[in-house]
Amino acid sequence: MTEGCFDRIALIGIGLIGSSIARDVKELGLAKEVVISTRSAETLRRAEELQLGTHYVASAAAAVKDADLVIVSVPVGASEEVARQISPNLKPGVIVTDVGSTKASVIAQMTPHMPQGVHFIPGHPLAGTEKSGPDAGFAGLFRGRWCIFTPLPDTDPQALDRLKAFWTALGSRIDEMDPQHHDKVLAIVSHLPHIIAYNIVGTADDLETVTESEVIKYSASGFRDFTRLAASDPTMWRDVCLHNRDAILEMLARFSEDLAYLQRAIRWGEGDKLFDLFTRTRAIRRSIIEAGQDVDAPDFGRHALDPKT
Ligand SMILES: NC(=O)C1=CN([C@@H]2O[C@H](COP(=O)(O)OP(=O)(O)OC[C@H]3O[C@@H](n4cnc5c(N)ncnc54)[C@H](O)[C@@H]3O)[C@@H](O)[C@H]2O)C=CC1
Ligand SMILES: O=C(O)C(=O)Cc1ccc(O)cc1
Repeated sequence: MTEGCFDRIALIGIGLIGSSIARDVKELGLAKEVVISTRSAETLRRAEELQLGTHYVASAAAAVKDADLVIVSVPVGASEEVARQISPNLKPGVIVTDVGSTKASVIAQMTPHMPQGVHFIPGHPLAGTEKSGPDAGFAGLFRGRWCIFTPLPDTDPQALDRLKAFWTALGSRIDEMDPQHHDKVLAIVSHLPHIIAYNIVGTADDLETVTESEVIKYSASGFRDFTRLAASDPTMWRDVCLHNRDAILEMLARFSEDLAYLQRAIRWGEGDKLFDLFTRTRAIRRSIIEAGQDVDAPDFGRHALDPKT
């Protein structure tokens, strides 16, 4: 079989991430059959209207029958429920993976339900938007973006290679990490920025002296960037906060300390402290751009599917 291809892929959850995977699989011809299941009948109907798969099934348990790759793309808090549902129908040798934004909790929720002979390999594509649902997905979302795997100690290397080949076919760059380390890294680079965005937009919304219409009318681009993140799916982000609690609280504590330092420097007119920090952070932005990690750059991901690069 061609690298990255499977006979039958089951997609459990068909929102932004699940439907983007479905679109890529269809466009790249990575599976003969794509069976889709999701919790709500309305979303399943929409997936069928959009022709995202080849089969549409109400129950997750029925969807995974005979599948050789199962991708769970649901809010992380629903991982155990899905694992429990699909467990009896997983065929020996099947690869089960997920796309959840937190890893230790998903592993704790799903591993106990994985029968012997099933290869459960947790994963996380670092690609997305503030939108949700099957209409929000698009082909090429994962191109040039990292996909991090957090394999378990007994993960079969061949199954891991097959899954890596699948994500490579989608254009992703592959990395591996310990789940706890993943959760710490993501707490600072993804979870905290979202929490800060929810908070600053909430603060603006609560102000008595500045009206909501003024916030909307005069919002500078910095504030607008926060509103994009703060428009992200409430269920997904509630679950991320509850399921990466310790790492997020650790990073929030550090953040609050550093904010207090900044607050003090502003109060006491310590311009040199402000200038030094702002100079240091400017260098981080430059490093991101130099490392080719600027996802807003017009040519970002251009080389991902080019075999010559
Ligand atoms: N949105 C983003 O930018 C990214 C999200 N992720 C992760 O991907 C996962 C899915 O996120 P999105 O696709 O953005 O969410 P979404 O809200 O667009 O889609 C979620 C899907 O899961 C289904 N679902 C919810 N509960 C379910 C259950 N108990 N059983 C079966 N289906 C259920 C919904 O019907 C929907 O089809 C989450 O774990 C999230 O942390 C990962 C990378 C980026
Ligand atoms: O929309 C954005 O800027 C994101 O950061 C998307 C995103 C959200 C959650 C993830 O686990 C990975 C990527």
